[in-house]
Amino acid sequence: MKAIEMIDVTKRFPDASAPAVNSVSLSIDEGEFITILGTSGCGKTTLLKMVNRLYEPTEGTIMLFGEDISTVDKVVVRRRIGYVIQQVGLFPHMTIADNVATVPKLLKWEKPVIERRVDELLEVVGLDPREYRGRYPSQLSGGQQQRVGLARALAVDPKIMLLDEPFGAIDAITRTSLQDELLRLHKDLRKTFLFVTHDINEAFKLGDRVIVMDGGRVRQFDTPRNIALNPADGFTASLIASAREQERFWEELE
Ligand SMILES: Nc1ncnc2c1ncn2[C@@H]1O[C@H](COP(=O)(O)OP(=O)(O)OP(=O)(O)O)[C@@H](O)[C@H]1O
Repeated sequence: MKAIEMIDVTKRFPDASAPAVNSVSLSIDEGEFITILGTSGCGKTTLLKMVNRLYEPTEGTIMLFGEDISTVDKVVVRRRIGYVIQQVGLFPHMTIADNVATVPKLLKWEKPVIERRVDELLEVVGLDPREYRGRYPSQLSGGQQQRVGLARALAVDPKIMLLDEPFGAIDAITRTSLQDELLRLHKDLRKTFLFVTHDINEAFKLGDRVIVMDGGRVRQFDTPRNIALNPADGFTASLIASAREQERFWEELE
């Protein structure tokens, strides 16, 4: 089953000289972990935001599980999709439990069901519910807040998760452990993940397949191995070369 299909999708913002996303066609199978890699301004976030209808394509069609999303109510589309962003966006005056329960409450789930779900989700993201339920976001580290953001996005068990640079503002060590946990989570939950990053190491570590974007276009969409062995063009080759450059830097220090 195709989880996500894009057919000739273009997004033009008013007054912009070039489209932010330019004639993108791609298809993603259910359960894949897809990363979107590219430099600043290449259209990664715009592409992601069209999947949950935060932005509307200027041209083209997006299908989720075979359904054209332009025919589905925006709120319904959004509730079916988990969304995690770098700024987390937790409500500061609400406890962690209430933050995680935001959508289940909107959907008027029974209170005991919500309580159980909150505990289960906090466990899933590695936070002890007894310790963290009653805290406020300001009493958590950045990495812990990001875990809560993840738990909140998972609350109604969405089939698709969109993650926009979720670990962008997190230190290297915490980031590595969050990446490992996200891989474990993906393996356990078998949801379709679409994860935006500008970090090639992160993109290649996490992605079953990687979408390489430049100037609003998809330059290559393949497994990390195939991209590394056969970069499709000069841009992709230069991304790999820059990562290799880092490698050499470390080798020289040893
Ligand atoms: N709401 C908007 N109105 C007008 N132009 C926009 C808007 N959002 C994005 N753009 C433009 O579209 C292009 C793509 O932006 P986008 O945010 O998708 O890039 P990105 O690859 O996610 O970049 P970054 O990694 O820096 O977040 C940029 O040139 C940006 O200036």
